[in-house]
Amino acid sequence: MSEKEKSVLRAEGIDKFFFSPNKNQVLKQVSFNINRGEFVSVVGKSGCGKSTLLYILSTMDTDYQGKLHLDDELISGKSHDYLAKIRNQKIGFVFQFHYLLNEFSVLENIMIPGLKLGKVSRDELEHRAMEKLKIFEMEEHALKKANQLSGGQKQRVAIARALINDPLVIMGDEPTGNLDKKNSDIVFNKFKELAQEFKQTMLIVTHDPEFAAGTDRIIEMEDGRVIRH
Ligand SMILES: Nc1ncnc2c1ncn2[C@@H]1O[C@H](COP(=O)(O)OP(=O)(O)OP(=O)(O)O)[C@@H](O)[C@H]1O
Repeated sequence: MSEKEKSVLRAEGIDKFFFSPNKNQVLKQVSFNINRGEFVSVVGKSGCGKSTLLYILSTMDTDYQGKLHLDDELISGKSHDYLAKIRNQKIGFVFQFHYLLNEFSVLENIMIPGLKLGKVSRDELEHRAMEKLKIFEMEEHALKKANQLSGGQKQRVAIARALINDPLVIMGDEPTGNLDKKNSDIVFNKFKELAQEFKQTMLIVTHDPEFAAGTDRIIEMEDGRVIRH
């Protein structure tokens, strides 16, 4: 099997129920596979289960039925501590809201997930954080506080932060959802560059049809089911 065909994320028959206010099955036999280097979007109407699915795929929600493999390892049923470790090592997150810490500099914000993982020295992390900032043409802003940036700049920093531990996969929940068209295009182009130049595997939930059309593959959901992948 070539590197490119290696599975990064594989879902097999995922079912998810909520029990409050009523019993409600929000994911129904969700199955798909994502290989190394693929840039995949997840689309579907509001309420079809996209965020619920992402929460499961990112190992944060463990209350589901079915099997989940990350990097060809079966991770369903593993302990919360083990999953937290795997998550820090292998998954980078980008959300609709950037969640940068305003009291820290841009550079420090990017370093935080690396400090948490504790695998490399602070100097090395700082060097890496600068490298990531360069990808996003943000190096001149390194020492600014996060609240001194525009919305689009903050989101670029949030993606740089997601890259600090060289994750196997980046998962995003509406990363352009809070941006105007111009900034949304800039952020999309950066995702595209990560896919093309760095072969970064990415799974991004989006409402934006233009964003989805620019990805390698679309997973479409309807009422808790995958109807295209
Ligand atoms: N904590 C919860 N308890 C009960 N029901 C929930 C909970 N979270 C989500 N749901 C329900 O699960 C279904 C799927 O929600 P989810 O947020 O995954 O949809 P979505 O496709 O991400 O929607 P959107 O595009 O609006 O973000 C919805 O019917 C929602 O009301």
